[in-house]
Amino acid sequence: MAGVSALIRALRRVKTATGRPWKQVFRALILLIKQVMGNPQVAELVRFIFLGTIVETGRVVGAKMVSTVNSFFLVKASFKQGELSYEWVSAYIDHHKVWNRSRTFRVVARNAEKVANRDLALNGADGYPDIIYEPSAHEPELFHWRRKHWITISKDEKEGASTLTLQVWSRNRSVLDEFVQEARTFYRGSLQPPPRQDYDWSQSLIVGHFNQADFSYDWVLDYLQSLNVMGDANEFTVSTKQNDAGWNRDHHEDISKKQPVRYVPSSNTKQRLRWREIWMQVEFVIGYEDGNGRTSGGSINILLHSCDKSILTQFIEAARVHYTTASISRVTVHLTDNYGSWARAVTKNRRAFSTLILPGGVKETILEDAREFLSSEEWYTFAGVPHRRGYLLYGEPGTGKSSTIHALAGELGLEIYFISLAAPGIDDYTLGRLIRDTPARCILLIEDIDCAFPSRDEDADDEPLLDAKGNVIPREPIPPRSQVTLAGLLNVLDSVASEEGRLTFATTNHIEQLDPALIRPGRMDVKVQYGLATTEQLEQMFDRFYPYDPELPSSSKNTIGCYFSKTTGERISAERLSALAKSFADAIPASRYSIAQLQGYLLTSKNDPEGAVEGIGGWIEKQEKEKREIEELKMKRRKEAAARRKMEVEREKEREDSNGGSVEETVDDSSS
Ligand SMILES: Nc1ncnc2c1ncn2[C@@H]1O[C@H](COP(=O)(O)OP(=O)(O)OP(=O)(O)O)[C@@H](O)[C@H]1O
Repeated sequence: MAGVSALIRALRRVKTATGRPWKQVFRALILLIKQVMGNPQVAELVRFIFLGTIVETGRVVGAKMVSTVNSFFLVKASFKQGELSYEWVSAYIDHHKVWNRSRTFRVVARNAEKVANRDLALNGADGYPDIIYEPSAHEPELFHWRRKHWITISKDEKEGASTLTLQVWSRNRSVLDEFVQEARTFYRGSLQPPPRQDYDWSQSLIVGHFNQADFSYDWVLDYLQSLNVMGDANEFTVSTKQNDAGWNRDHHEDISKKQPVRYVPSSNTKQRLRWREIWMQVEFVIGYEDGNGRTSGGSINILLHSCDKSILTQFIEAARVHYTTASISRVTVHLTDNYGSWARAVTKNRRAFSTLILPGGVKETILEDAREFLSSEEWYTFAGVPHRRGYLLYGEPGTGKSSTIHALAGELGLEIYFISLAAPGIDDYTLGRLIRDTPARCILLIEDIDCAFPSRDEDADDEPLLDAKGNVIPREPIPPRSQVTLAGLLNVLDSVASEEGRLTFATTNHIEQLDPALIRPGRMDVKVQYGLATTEQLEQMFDRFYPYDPELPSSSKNTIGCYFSKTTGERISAERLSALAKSFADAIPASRYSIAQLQGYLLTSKNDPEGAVEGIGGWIEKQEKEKREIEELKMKRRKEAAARRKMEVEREKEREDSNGGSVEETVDDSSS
């Protein structure tokens, strides 16, 4: 109202200014408008603006009505890529071929076998990547779900991530609930692998990390190998090192005839496999290689498409059981790396205890003792005695010390944890850590234990060396080859970690160099001497190399158990083989050669027992000649060393003689 009265006041002022009443001005204005509207072009323009206004208003009102109807009759949901729910719906609508009627595609090259919606693939079947039509952002598709509900599905792509939008034509949200529920169930039961993912996007799946330094890594690796997890892989590092953490791809291949090749999964390779109805993603992280060609620091990461923690427990248990069962025919040896940690384990075929050739009753005694020890934990606890047992196997090289421990491990079903005291990186600290990291009930094998102690120069002259005054000059001992000290070693053997049913085996070729504290009972309870082959052992060895198999037909040539005489061409009988064994043993001087040496000789006549006996004389001669030559060489070195020392002593004497006066002077000075 204030505005109208202001306008009247303004027109009155106009009247005053023009000298005419304001009504006349108004009439003049209408006249002017009529004249303008009389122009046809102007009239057309006004009509156009009027119509446009009506149409626009109609459109806005219509859109408003549609949106009102939409919100009234439609239920809308969106699914963002990166969410598990997106994968459910995406896999479900792919399965229902919703996009097949689409007109907008992105064409890519992929392996058709790995594509979810295979109808969108043009498979060349020639081993080359196939042509794949990938649905891209496009017009909404109408999906007649269960032939009952209409759902409009559209896909939008922004910054590389897609969003699926579903509009369910229903007043009720329950249709959407059912749809998503069904998509989830479909995805869960689908045999199509879920996409690889870098992390658990939902923060609710179960993830397990297995580090190479832990024993569970070996269980899991072994189990995954049996599940053929690499079946889906297409990225490998190929290795001919058989102890690498991969596997021979073709298990049926006769690898004995070829150089076997191992397929090691490339670092960060992610594989999917279905385990007990659950999809899991396996990621291999390859460690770094140390100076000895062993890898460490690797891991296996497993992401289970489940929120149930017990699935991970079940998986680990299945892996452990598989590993233990498979180990029955194998012996696992754990080795250390250069940093004093347990690196990867190697497995060897089990060595039958019967193949050990030792003087009567020795191996049986060791086995019996170890079995008794393992089964009497309660007694040890009751008596308050630490449950540990130490064995020292000592003697000449190649006499079967290591072989005994390997055969025993197989027989008792224990794993070997091998430590060489001379290995780089092994000192008191790392030794202690290694022992702490070994499981209960295992064999701890410390090889060449003598290298932790000073030794004497074997080439040195045996004659005592005298100084200028005729006193014996004590020989400088050679410093130990190991960084481990006696105190460190004793600590480890006495440690609490060694009281968990552990069998400690130590081997040495030089028992005389060991400190008595180390080999006293309680640390080394059983000491077994390994000597050079006796006549009894030689005969046993021959029998083991040339067994007689009465079951074999005489036609089977060059087979274990059936041999032919090179002179008569006849099959060699069991009696003749026994006689040959006796001749073989008699021909060799007792306690002169190691089993390893004779094994080397017998390997040269594998299927020829007569040849082995015939050739043994020549072999012994050769060995003796070599021994003599080595002895002569040693003698020569000793003499040279002795001459050098003599010269040094004489020079010293001369120096002292020439300085004689001044020495006395110095002595006098000091006394005054
Ligand atoms: N008593 C034995 N019984 C069966 N095989 C043996 C025996 N002694 C040696 N051998 C054979 O000789 C080879 C070397 O044996 P092994 O390594 O056990 O000897 P070692 O005493 O541990 O030697 P070193 O002291 O040098 O370590 C192996 O191939 C093994 O089969």
